[in-house]
Amino acid sequence: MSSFNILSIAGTDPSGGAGIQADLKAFSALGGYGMSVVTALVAQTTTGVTEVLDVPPEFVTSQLDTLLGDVRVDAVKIGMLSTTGVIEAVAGAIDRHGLTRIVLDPVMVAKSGDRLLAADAIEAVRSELLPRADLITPNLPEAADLLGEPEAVDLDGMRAQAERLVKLGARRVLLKGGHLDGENSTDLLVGPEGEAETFTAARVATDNTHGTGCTLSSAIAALRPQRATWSQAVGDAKRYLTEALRRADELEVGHGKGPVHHFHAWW
Ligand SMILES: Nc1ncnc2c1ncn2[C@@H]1O[C@H](COP(=O)(O)OP(=O)(O)O)[C@@H](O)[C@H]1O
Ligand SMILES: Cc1ncc(COP(=O)(O)OP(=O)(O)O)c(N)n1
Repeated sequence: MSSFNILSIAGTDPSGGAGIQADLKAFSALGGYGMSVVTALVAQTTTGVTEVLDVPPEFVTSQLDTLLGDVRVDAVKIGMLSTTGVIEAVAGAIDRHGLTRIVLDPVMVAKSGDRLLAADAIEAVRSELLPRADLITPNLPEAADLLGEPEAVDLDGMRAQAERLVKLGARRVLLKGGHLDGENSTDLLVGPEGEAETFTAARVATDNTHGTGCTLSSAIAALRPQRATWSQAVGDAKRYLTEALRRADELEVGHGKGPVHHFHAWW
């Protein structure tokens, strides 16, 4: 098979830096054929979110069943889900259609501080989606919220929390360390048997970090069908994201935290 269909289930970002728009750019940049199911319409840009319109769960189901009745999907990235009803709709579709290679970015709060997941929907992420995903990619605050604990402050703390997320039902956890300080930005992958691997890149000095999490999880989904293991897909996705951050200052988008540059990859 030489063509891979990658699906994003997520919310929108009219400024194109995060959400479905960023996901589709990353899929395309990395050789995937991008498709999308919208969960929430978000009025947002580089400076923050002004309003969210949730898509009714029945219509999320309708989009998924219509698409999956026709098209083979080779990998899925799940991002902003907004409500418990939407989470249940997505979990139902995963089971009905036997979706595999699922990357769950458990999006909760944007960098601007605006909520993208209702506080009462965190339990549904834990119970409905953690066990159905092949890989979850929380940042430090998201891992802490899923566990009901304070945020990790170093790599040892990250490892302990990633292991607890596996015990909670996640198959694999990529705990992202972008919110820590230091000259490097290190993410930690913990697998089903507790095996751990770190992915480190030199920290890029830029304010243009809008959409880093969306881009990384989408890059992993796009690359997974093209790589032999999750570890290889994560390593190449991290290299892509780091270069996208390095090139972010080439763009002139908005007055806040600008987007990373979804350049077309060299491989
Ligand atoms: N300034 C930076 N330089 C290099 N990598 C970064 C930088 N900021 C974040 N990252 C990387 O971007 C990805 C997303 O990180 P993080 O900020 O932790 O998550 P989120 O965007 O979901 O809040 C991770 O791979 C992290 O290591
Ligand atoms: C629709 C939508 N989904 C997710 C995010 C969060 O994106 P992320 O990659 O974590 O980047 P920031 O927005 O936090 O910079 C979003 N903003 N919108």
